[in-house]
Amino acid sequence: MIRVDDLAVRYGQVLAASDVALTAEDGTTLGLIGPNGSGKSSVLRSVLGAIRRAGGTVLIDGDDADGLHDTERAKRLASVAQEEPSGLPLTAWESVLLGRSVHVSGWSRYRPGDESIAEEALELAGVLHLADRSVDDLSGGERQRVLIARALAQQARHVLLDEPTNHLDVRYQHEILTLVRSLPFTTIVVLHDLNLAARYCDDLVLLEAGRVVARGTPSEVLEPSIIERVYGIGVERTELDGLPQLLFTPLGARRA
Ligand SMILES: Nc1ncnc2c1ncn2[C@@H]1O[C@H](COP(=O)(O)OP(=O)(O)OP(=O)(O)O)[C@@H](O)[C@H]1O
Repeated sequence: MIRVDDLAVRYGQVLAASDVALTAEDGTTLGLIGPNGSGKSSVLRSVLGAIRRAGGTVLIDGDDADGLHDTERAKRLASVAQEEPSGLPLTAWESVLLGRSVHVSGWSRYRPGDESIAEEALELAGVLHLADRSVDDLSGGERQRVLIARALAQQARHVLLDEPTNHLDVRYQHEILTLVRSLPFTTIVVLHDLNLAARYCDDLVLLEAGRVVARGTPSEVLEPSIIERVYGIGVERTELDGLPQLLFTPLGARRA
């Protein structure tokens, strides 16, 4: 379980997040949504420990994240961030094997067990056939899958994803989130697409100007009146497969 209380993030004079509280229960998917600049990435990155918090607490499986050594934190939390081609000459296999490095102590070499775990991870993410390809030569969707395989190889219980569907075509968007949801992770995912959030998240936290303005199930949070106010766009809500789905209209453009 990941629990955040009273989180504050500051960049100089900019207060990017304040009083943020959220809980991601084991095995569930929590979506962070909100307009551009509302603080989603800042919250995610502070849970990951990639940026310093200005205040608040982050508990990972009940333990204060500040008290966890980097290696212990990496054993519990994996990150799938937007990754452009890195320029490093890594194959998908090597990239996924890197996920094992948190389990290798000091100058030790990978063990045979690490290689079989990496292979299983590639298979589970559906990219074993890409093992020998250079990561930089893969498509955005293929690269995302390799990153998810690396998170699997890391054998962390929790995974944090920042806009994993960015740049992906509509089929890959659904494929990636279906894959993530099918894996036994506790997931916190930043999503811009509210309809994907509705379909693939158990719970949502809606941020506005660094503060939580709504939390709950997708049905509770994706209320047209809330979304219209926060995003400044006309919203009509419908349902697909029993889940809320939103249609958007520029304000003032509604037909009578
Ligand atoms: N490194 C930084 N230095 C200064 N200000 C920053 C920095 N990173 C983010 N900010 C500011 O903090 C606020 C929150 O940014 P953040 O990236 O967390 O929002 P976001 O919701 O993830 O945005 P987006 O949807 O556009 O990716 C914004 O006002 C942003 O300009």
